[in-house]
Amino acid sequence: MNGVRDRIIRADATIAVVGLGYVGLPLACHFTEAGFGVVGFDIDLERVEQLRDGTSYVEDVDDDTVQQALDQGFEPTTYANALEEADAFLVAVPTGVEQSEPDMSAVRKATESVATNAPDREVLFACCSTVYPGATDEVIRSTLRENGREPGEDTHVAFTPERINPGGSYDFKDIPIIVGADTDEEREAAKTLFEAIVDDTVPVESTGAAEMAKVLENTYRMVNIALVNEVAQHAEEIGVDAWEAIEAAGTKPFGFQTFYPGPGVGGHCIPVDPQFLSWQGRRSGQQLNLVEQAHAINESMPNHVVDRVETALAGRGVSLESASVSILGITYKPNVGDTRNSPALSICELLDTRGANIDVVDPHVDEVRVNETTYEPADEIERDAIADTDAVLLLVDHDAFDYDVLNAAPVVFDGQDGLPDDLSTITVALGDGTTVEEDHSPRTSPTTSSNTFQS
Ligand SMILES: NC(=O)c1ccc[n+]([C@@H]2O[C@H](COP(=O)([O-])OP(=O)(O)OC[C@H]3O[C@@H](n4cnc5c(N)ncnc54)[C@H](O)[C@@H]3O)[C@@H](O)[C@H]2O)c1
Ligand SMILES: CC(=O)N[C@@H]1[C@@H](OP(=O)(O)OP(=O)(O)OC[C@H]2O[C@@H](n3ccc(=O)[nH]c3=O)[C@H](O)[C@@H]2O)O[C@H](CO)[C@@H](O)[C@@H]1O
Repeated sequence: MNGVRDRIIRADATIAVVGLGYVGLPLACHFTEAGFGVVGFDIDLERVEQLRDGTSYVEDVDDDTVQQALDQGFEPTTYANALEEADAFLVAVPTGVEQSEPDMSAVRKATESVATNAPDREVLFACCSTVYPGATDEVIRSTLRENGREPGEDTHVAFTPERINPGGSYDFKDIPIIVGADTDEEREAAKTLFEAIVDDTVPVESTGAAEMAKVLENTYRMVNIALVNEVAQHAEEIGVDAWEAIEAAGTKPFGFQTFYPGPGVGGHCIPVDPQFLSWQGRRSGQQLNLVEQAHAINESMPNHVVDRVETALAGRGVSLESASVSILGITYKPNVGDTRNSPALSICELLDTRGANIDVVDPHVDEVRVNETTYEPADEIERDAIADTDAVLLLVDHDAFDYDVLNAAPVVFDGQDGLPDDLSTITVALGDGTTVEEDHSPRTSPTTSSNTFQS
């Protein structure tokens, strides 16, 4: 009865979470709360020190939760030899794409840390990071073997992709966790572990099936966002309001899920994970055209927005090169502070490169770099600053924004269908064929932005 699953059942298993970010930190706190001993291993000393001080750097985890976990024995560390005590290892390190190729380097390094420090007994290794289909075999199992572990023998291997949704409304325990493993014994061990923190697990017959399920979930989302982005661009051409059409289509009680156009697709998942799939397709000689085309459509949205703004400014006799533009929202989606792969940031970079003078408003971001300039975004939309611009771009519809002051703006570009209908100023909207009336009353020359400093 010394198998890892028995130790988990008796709740005297120690769990090591490798990678304490948006995914790993909540996992560590939930398993601590469930009564397990938890070691958190991260290579970022600053993050570990913050955690040891009871401070969270993850928006969805507050300081009290971290402190409570510490009080219950959670042990954040940068010392890999702390892994020697663990029975189950959960890897939640970054994965991404470099030049259209999956970057699994962190997963490989984390697996090496586990393999070279795990105790000489049966353990469980569960990967929670999102990887390309086949990576558990090609990266994880191979690295375990290279470092003296035997997958399926002394090391049970499972793929248990995280579905946490930052800023979302679902409780952690209500989101089922897929549990993929190649043998019943491995699958049961992983199932037993995760059923300590979520209400439902979804066992599948292989790690490959779980990898594909995870990538499919996010590819489905990316492709459907691309569909409405393409429809939005066409709606502009034919003078139809795409938002109205989408809302109307959304009344169909079956067979349609509502997605919305936007300035592009950002974050660490949706623009990234589908590229794992298209890379895998190209590698196996079967190009996934739909996935690749959809990604290209989403990637084209920042340029499309800049083109629309340039046309709107030209309608008022202002060139983009000399324009003063205020950006509302710089994160990748509303009500989060994350700017990873943010389309709004791409739009700022394009405007800056074209010579426009930009300033940024975002209550969720303290500092952001646009090309060579670092900005400290204003927390709220200021009337005087708005009145002094040639155009205002709503790119991220944060709940905290108060749009009433936008009546002072000469032109507002609405990239999120977030503006009130009674706004008295000229509004140009993504997905709506409206154009700016010819109006050559040129604006006064823009002043220097109030919230920037040279790097
Ligand atoms: N953030 C989300 O909402 C989310 C949701 C689902 C899945 N995922 C996936 O989960 C994985 C982790 O994402 P995240 O958002 O938590 O990343 P993150 O960047 O927030 O955190 C990753 C942490 O891992 C640490 N790290 C990197 N290499 C390491 C190593 N070799 N050993 C130990 N620690 C290491 C980093 O210092 C960092 O603290 C990614 O594959 C991501 O695609 C993320
Ligand atoms: C566990 C996990 O992997 N979770 C993911 C996470 O994904 P995420 O945090 O990256 O957030 P998303 O909401 O997908 O946004 C991504 C980008 O797409 C833009 N967008 C979105 C919807 C739309 O209709 N039109 C758009 O243009 C948006 O602005 C942003 O830039 O949560 C989603 C549930 O929220 C999950 O489904 C998804 O699996």
